[in-house]
Amino acid sequence: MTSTPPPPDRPRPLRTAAVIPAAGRGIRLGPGAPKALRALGGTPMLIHAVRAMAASRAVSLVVVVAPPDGAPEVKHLLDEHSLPDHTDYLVVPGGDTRQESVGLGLDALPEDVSVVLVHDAARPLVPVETVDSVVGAVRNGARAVVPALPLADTVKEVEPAVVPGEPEPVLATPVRARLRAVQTPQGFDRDTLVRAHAEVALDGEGATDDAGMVERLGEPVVVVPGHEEAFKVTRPLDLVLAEAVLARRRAHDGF
Ligand SMILES: Nc1ccn([C@@H]2O[C@H](COP(=O)(O)OP(=O)(O)OP(=O)(O)O)[C@@H](O)[C@H]2O)c(=O)n1
Ligand SMILES: C[C@](O)(CO)[C@H](O)COP(=O)(O)O
Repeated sequence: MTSTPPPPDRPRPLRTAAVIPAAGRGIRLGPGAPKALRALGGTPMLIHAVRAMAASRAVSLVVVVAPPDGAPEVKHLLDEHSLPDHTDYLVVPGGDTRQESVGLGLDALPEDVSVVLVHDAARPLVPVETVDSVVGAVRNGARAVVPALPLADTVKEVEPAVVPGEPEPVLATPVRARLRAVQTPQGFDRDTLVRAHAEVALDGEGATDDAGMVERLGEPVVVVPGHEEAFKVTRPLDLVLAEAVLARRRAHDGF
């Protein structure tokens, strides 16, 4: 018996993958292992971030971008921790900058992926509702989606001091109500993100976020509400806060 061929105009399936850049050193966190491998509640931060992506039913593949010499260790970590089995996992070695690491993760995506999330390993506690709302906005047609929060502080633009610690002249005070602090996962139509990584040249330390690269193409980027618990673990105090948030969750969920 012959099988019926698929209709020729069938739309490309909307398979969603998450790329997790985890190749950074974590210099601002202080001495120790690469930040993504440091423990939060006894479990590596990276494992929390992988679980946060895989918690979304929409995400069927997670690509972890490991420290350049740490891919075997990261593969081992993924094998020894329980992870949802509706999701596939891949590990690739990263680069010298976040931009390079994300680019290496994108290179590893299989052809059938059309929606890509990029999520910092350093944001281990992002709730699944935030992940789902970013995916939903991309699936509804946005090419680039960023979760973000209004700022609590007033922000000044300054002329950076040449000598650290010297007073810095203030140039401007942007209207706070128009500012947002952006988080991850940032979500993209795959072709748009791949084009941004191909066309935006690596300059110095590289772009600090992927949506900024899409903006430089002249493509629209939209913001959806972020979440307080999606904060980035950057400095030692952030780790104290992350431990407290995790402890509160565990007490609430009873595990
Ligand atoms: N070469 C790099 C640099 C950063 N990252 C990742 O990008 C995310 C956001 O970066 P950041 O928080 O700045 O991490 P680090 O670069 O590790 O921090 P630091 O600047 O303090 O060293 C992290 O998950 C980090 O692992 C990466 O994959 N490859
Ligand atoms: C992508 C990001 O998390 C958005 O806030 C942030 O720009 C990463 O910056 P970092 O200095 O490389 O952590």
